[in-house]
Amino acid sequence: MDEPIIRLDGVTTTYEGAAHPVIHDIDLSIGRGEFVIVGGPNGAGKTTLLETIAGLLPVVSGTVSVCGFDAVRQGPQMRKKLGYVIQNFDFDPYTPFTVDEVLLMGRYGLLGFCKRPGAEDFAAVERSLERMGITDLRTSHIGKLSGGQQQKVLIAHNLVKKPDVLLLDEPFSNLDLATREHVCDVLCGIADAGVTVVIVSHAFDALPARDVRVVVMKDGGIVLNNVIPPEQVQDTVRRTSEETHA
Ligand SMILES: Nc1ncnc2c1ncn2[C@@H]1O[C@H](COP(=O)(O)OP(=O)(O)OP(=O)(O)O)[C@@H](O)[C@H]1O
Repeated sequence: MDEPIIRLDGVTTTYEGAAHPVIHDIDLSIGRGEFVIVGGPNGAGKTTLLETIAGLLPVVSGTVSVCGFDAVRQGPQMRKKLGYVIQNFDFDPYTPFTVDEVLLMGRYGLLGFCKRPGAEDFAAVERSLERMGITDLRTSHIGKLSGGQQQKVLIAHNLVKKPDVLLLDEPFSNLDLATREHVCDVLCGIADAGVTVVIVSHAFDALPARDVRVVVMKDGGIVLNNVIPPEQVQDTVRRTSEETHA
């Protein structure tokens, strides 16, 4: 593998006030353009792993580096390279922004100080709306949409940021199978274009059109970390999930 884009060396992290560290002594290297699925039972530490990669948690020991930046010391620089679709996010029904506006906000981090969005930014919004199949929702208020529609808008918001690394926590939870497959295709497409995609998913049932790194967690540690061909992905995630529940 070339220089990993995500690298964790001996990482232990905890939540503020928690009695014990939640993930322990994690070593993980992920390359540019990899498509990674993180599975494992409830409470295994999957969300904690994503939050650690995003530099959101105190690191008790070890080092976390993303795109060459140290997640603890260079968090702001690192987060410019990162998209993060968090789990179960729900907009207040009275949120006063349309879908178009939510997507355009994804461009703000790329604009210079006090710069207004221009043609390139509007074109990026347009492309993301089309990719996610939500062009018809563009003038809808985000808080009035269903959970599945909001989920697609959040993914589109992160696509317009043009991240080098995209983290997604249970992005399929509110979507029907056809939509899960469509979103999986979109994410495979951006991984093919060189973006590293890391998905936490309990029950991954779409068929990715490429090799996948499957990482399975249990009790705060990694118990499986293998790159496998697409036809083995569903079976591996299901089987290891059953085994880790046992
Ligand atoms: N904010 C928090 N403060 C303290 N402990 C937490 C916090 N969030 C999670 N934990 C604990 O950390 C452990 C791992 O949680 P985490 O959410 O990372 O697991 P998960 O594998 O993503 O689970 P799930 O599939 O249920 O989302 C659990 O024991 C959980 O109770």
